[in-house]
Amino acid sequence: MSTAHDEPPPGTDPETGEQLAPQLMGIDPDRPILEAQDVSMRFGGLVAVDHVGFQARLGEIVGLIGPNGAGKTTFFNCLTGLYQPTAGRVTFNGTVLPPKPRKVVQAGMARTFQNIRLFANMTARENVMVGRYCRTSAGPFTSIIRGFKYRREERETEQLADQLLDFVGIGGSGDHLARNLSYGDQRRLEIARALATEPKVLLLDEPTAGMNPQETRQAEELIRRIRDLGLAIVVIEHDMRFIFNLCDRVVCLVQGKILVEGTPEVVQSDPQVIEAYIGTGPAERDETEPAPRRAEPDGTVGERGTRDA
Ligand SMILES: Nc1ncnc2c1ncn2[C@@H]1O[C@H](COP(=O)(O)OP(=O)(O)OP(=O)(O)O)[C@@H](O)[C@H]1O
Repeated sequence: MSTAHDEPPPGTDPETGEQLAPQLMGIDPDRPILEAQDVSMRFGGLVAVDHVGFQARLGEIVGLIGPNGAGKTTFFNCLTGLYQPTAGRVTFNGTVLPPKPRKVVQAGMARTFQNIRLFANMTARENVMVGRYCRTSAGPFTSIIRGFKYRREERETEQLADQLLDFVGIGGSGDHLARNLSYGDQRRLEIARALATEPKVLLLDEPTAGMNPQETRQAEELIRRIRDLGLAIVVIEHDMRFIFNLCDRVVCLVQGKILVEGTPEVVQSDPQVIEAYIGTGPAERDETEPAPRRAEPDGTVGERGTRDA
């Protein structure tokens, strides 16, 4: 008979007794951390996402591919609560989250966007610190009077920001304005800011768009290191070589529906996938050329605020 004495202390693995990584505490390892059940999204008469089921588990990288207009970004927006699906439901650790970006981030989901959304006139360190504020607790009054708690949290936030900049490989750029960083480094900075929110799931929308082949390989290596921390990663990308090298599982969407899903080997050799891409370009892109850069409508790298912080 088990007694209270036999119970493993909270935060430890019941099998081994080892301390669990913080991001795994409170997570049921037997269920997908992120799940979409029969999700559809309509814009008037257009069905952008059509009865899609999807799962992501901690410690795996799932790729989402499909030709232009397949519904990838719309589906991403449904997963992250930016859109409320017109049918079906999305659960995070078994719970439907409220459609409020801050609540979604606090629950443990962070994302980056197709078009880089940094605070261009803030330093790299400050951009990461902004991401962290959803986890700090000093209230408005403490912040105004800059009390002890505020100053201590601010110091810790700064230290964490520097560690994250190191982790993503731009440790020497903390004092540089975001707009002065190279395009590849801005993408790394976006990832550092997303990590500052302590996510369990990280969603990356075209993380290598605009990168040269060397930057793309570095991004691949960085995403693997993040997966190895125990996070679930969902990534949209047009660069097929990148996706098939990186992902544990790949889901191919066409016209809002799942065409094929499986291991990279299964998906890349599927005749339907090959056909879906014929003539659309991305699968045939010259790897020696950087992918086309997407700009903000105003032509900048984004003065706008972030929805993931
Ligand atoms: N806010 C919106 N209002 C109306 N239609 C939309 C909206 N957002 C997307 N769509 C339409 O939904 C379909 C899917 O678009 P979506 O951007 O999700 O595709 P995608 O696979 O991400 O494409 P890309 O690879 O080009 O980014 C397209 O036909 C698009 O025009």
